[in-house]
Amino acid sequence: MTIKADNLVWKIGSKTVVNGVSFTAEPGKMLGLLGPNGSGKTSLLRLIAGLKRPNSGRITLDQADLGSIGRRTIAQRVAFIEQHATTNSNLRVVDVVKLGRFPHRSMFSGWTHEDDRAVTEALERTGMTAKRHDAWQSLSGGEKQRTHVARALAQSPKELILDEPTNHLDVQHQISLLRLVSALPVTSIIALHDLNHAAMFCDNLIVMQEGKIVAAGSPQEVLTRDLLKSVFKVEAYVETSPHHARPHIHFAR
Ligand SMILES: Nc1ncnc2c1ncn2[C@@H]1O[C@H](COP(=O)(O)OP(=O)(O)OP(=O)(O)O)[C@@H](O)[C@H]1O
Repeated sequence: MTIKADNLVWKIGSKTVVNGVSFTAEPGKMLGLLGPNGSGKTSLLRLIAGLKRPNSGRITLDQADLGSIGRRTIAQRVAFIEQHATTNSNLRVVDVVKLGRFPHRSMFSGWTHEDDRAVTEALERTGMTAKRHDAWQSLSGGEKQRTHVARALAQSPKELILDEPTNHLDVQHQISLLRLVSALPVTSIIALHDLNHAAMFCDNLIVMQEGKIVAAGSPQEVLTRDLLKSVFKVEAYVETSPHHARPHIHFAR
């Protein structure tokens, strides 16, 4: 079951930012969250990660109400990579990644082999091993982003929530990140702007517009010419790619 949202509403002042959102993120699958700027994607992800409380509605993790689960338990299983994540600038890359182990450690336990293994593997999977001793402030935007992903992987989460994680990444690293996340045995929810990348890598998609979910289903079901016009305001042609058999969008010039 993992993550389920039921009729979520979140308001700021008189503005309803998330308006009656329901969905289920299937275990082990990658759920893409699409929508134009300002449609409520980040706000929804922050609710799911437990950083904000909804005004009404319910989020459940394996059928337990998120509001009733302790913060430490949430931190042990849900990793969130925020859009504009910042980190204390005095740290080295490996120290940032080690922070991912924090929720798993108690006051009395020292650093374990398991912690070491998780950090080493996370650095390896994100291609950051060679830079593990570099200072955080010496990294490029894309390397910082990959370090944040490594920190989230080191956390060994059951659920991974990512807000536009391919921002700042060159095309090689965009593809390798999406390939990595789609192959992980975790439930992931990922906000993306690149619709072709979403079509290629996500198992299911939900599309938001003005705080509401306006489409949900497989990439084939969701990414139609009509939806691209009505929600994203673009003229486009959708074909099934002969290379990966997923939808491929050609935007009209
Ligand atoms: N803390 C806040 N105070 C005021 N308005 C907010 C706040 N957070 C979100 N909003 C408003 O809620 C709406 C949705 O914002 P949100 O960041 O969730 O959209 P988004 O779909 O993630 O956008 P983008 O694609 O540009 O990242 C926007 O109109 C935004 O201005």
